[in-house]
Amino acid sequence: MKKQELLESIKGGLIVSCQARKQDPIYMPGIVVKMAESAIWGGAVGLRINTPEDIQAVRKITDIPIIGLWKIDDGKSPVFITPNMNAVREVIQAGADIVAVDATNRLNATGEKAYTIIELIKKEFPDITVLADIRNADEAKLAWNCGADLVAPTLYRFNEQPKSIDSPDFEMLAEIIHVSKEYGPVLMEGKINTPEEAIQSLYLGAHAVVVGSAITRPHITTLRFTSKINKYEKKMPLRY
Ligand SMILES: CC(=O)N[C@H](C=O)[C@@H](O)[C@H](O)[C@H](O)COP(=O)(O)O
Repeated sequence: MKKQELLESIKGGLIVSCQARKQDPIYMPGIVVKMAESAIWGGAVGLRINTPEDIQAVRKITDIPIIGLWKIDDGKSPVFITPNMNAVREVIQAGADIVAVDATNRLNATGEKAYTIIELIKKEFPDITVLADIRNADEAKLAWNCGADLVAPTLYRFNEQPKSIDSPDFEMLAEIIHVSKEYGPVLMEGKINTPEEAIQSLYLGAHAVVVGSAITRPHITTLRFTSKINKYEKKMPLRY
């Protein structure tokens, strides 16, 4: 799909992030494909999938746009979403339409600013659509200047003082949309927990909304309830 057509096809819609780690209570082989089928059944316009293996499996069952990424924790750097070109190549090879990368201004494992990967991707894959996962409006500007096609505040809770780590920050979304006006579309992503919050994001000018945990991580959704109603001692994890 051409970039413009791709962006048009997700406009105003819901993208569901379907991810499961082996240590998650919901994990079983094939679960991510089932999550993707459920999302498509429910009307999602796109999917966000982690790991080349799962991207390949989901690609087999659908043509709707896949945002692909590969979370790699090397223990050396906080940059973990598709942090190097090898990971980018694998994600594209597996069939992703959009590649999501950490485009924060944090240092990656080789000591470069994470956002510099956007230029490397554009050089090697000029036609691939790049989604910059960022934390704030300053990082959105850096990502646009490197050639990003889309930005999303996916990593906002990794800011030094996030407003909350389990609910969305609409003020920040508005700021990001403001600085992005002359550049390109902004996806809302990160702790959108209700349909009303998704609608609010679109009213503020988000191009589309990505929802993960509220739909595909029942243990996290349970925790969101129990942490409010009976002060269950398990803490909301920052990293997921
Ligand atoms: C920070 C990070 O690693 N985010 C990940 C990115 O792929 C996913 O674990 C999230 O589920 C996704 O961003 C959607 O967000 P939420 O699950 O809050 O709706």
